[in-house]
Amino acid sequence: MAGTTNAFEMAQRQFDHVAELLKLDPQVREILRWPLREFSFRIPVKMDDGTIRMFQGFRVQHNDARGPNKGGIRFHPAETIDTVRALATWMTWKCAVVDIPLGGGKGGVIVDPATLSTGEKERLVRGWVDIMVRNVGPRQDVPAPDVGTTGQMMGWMMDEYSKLKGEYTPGFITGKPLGGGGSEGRTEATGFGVIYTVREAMKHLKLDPKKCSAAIQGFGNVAQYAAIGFIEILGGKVVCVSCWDRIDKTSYTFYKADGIDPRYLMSITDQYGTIDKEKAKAAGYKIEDGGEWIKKDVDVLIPAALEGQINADTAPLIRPSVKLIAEGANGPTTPEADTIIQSRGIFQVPDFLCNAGGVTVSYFEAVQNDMNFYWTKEEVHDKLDTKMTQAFGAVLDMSLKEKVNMRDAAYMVAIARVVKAMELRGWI
Ligand SMILES: NC(=O)C1=CN([C@@H]2O[C@H](COP(=O)(O)OP(=O)(O)OC[C@H]3O[C@@H](n4cnc5c(N)ncnc54)[C@H](O)[C@@H]3O)[C@@H](O)[C@H]2O)C=CC1
Ligand SMILES: O=C(O)CCC(=O)C(=O)O
Repeated sequence: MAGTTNAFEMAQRQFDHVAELLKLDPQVREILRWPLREFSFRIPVKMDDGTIRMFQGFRVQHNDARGPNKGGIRFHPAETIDTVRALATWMTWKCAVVDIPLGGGKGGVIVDPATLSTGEKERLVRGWVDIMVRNVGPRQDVPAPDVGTTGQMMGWMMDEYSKLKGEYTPGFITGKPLGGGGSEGRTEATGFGVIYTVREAMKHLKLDPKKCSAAIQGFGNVAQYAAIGFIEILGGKVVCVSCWDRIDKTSYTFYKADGIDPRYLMSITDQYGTIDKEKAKAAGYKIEDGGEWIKKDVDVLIPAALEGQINADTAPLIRPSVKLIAEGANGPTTPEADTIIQSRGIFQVPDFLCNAGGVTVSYFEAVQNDMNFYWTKEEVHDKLDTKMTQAFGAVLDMSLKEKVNMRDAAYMVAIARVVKAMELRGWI
């Protein structure tokens, strides 16, 4: 968690605020403020040098009233139970806002994956499954990738689960590689989903995407495809992306006034998301401090790295040119920054709506696994666009009807759906 903000306190504050607006029953609030189940465990891994190292792992299942818990597994050295709790809670709202029949879960391991060999990574993720096997599965809880985890890791985890169960079970996990039970379109799903919501927001704001520019924080899975989509789907210009440099242990912004080329930058990015500065410089990029992305004279900001990046210190740096913030990351904006942004009339597409494309295609992946019949990339993109556009429309309608901002409106849509499922199941 970046800065001093606690992500779970932030998730609870956001929820409490909307629960108050909705005059939600205090007992229902108490159910939804906390995860229903939490797992904290230690995973022994035999390292390449023969020693055994213990890794701290987590899985949090926030609410499964609408269906099996769903959500990624994050590998990060600063992972905490509270970050995982927050991310699991946001997954409940995310699945509800795009109206897919799933609940909210999230997992994590305290580790910097860049410090592990391929074999160590494989043994670590298999160990995670060995410990969690009784409490995950296609009808209980379906993991997926998040920061620091990859499609290949999902493939190993699916294999471990299938071996333990004695039957091929691809629907245990999503984000698997193509040819190994994965779905076409999952890799670009979150970034493209961000762009579909940006397109809808621009229609609402009467902005011409071809005349718009964007600054993006991050250059991992979400940021890369958000950058590609902003340029190739919308016809706009992206002036910068940023990344964490694992060698220098600091972040940098890669800026080009006439527009970056994300496909070129991807070709000079290593598997951990660090962009080669020398090659970028030679290709005309200005290498700036990691905090510079937010100070650009652009129309759109897309935070797509970690939580708490737009906070009381950084929100005042946002330029007057910015009309739209599309939250690719989970929890990138603190409540203090929300107040600043809203007082300036900047339109926000809130995280659990904006970045719901990933879990939506994960759901499509699980559906295809169940059918054992696979869709084309075009079919997946079309279905994703439909889902994201419908979800954006439902949240915008709520925002206009209730005269609330888009974050509160997204919570209102999502909470109503989860509460209804709890009522129908007789929980409340
Ligand atoms: N991958 C997915 O399908 C989804 C991811 N998300 C969220 O999107 C965000 C990004 O996730 P991914 O792209 O999957 O992760 P990733 O691991 O592929 O990329 C993370 C990126 O953030 C950069 N980064 C880390 N710290 C930074 C800093 N201080 N300044 C600038 N850049 C920094 C890294 O260099 C890397 O480029 C996270 O909040 C994640 O939870 C949300 C929905 C789905
Ligand atoms: O694809 C998924 O199931 C979950 C992705 C995820 O972890 C997220 O949306 O934050």
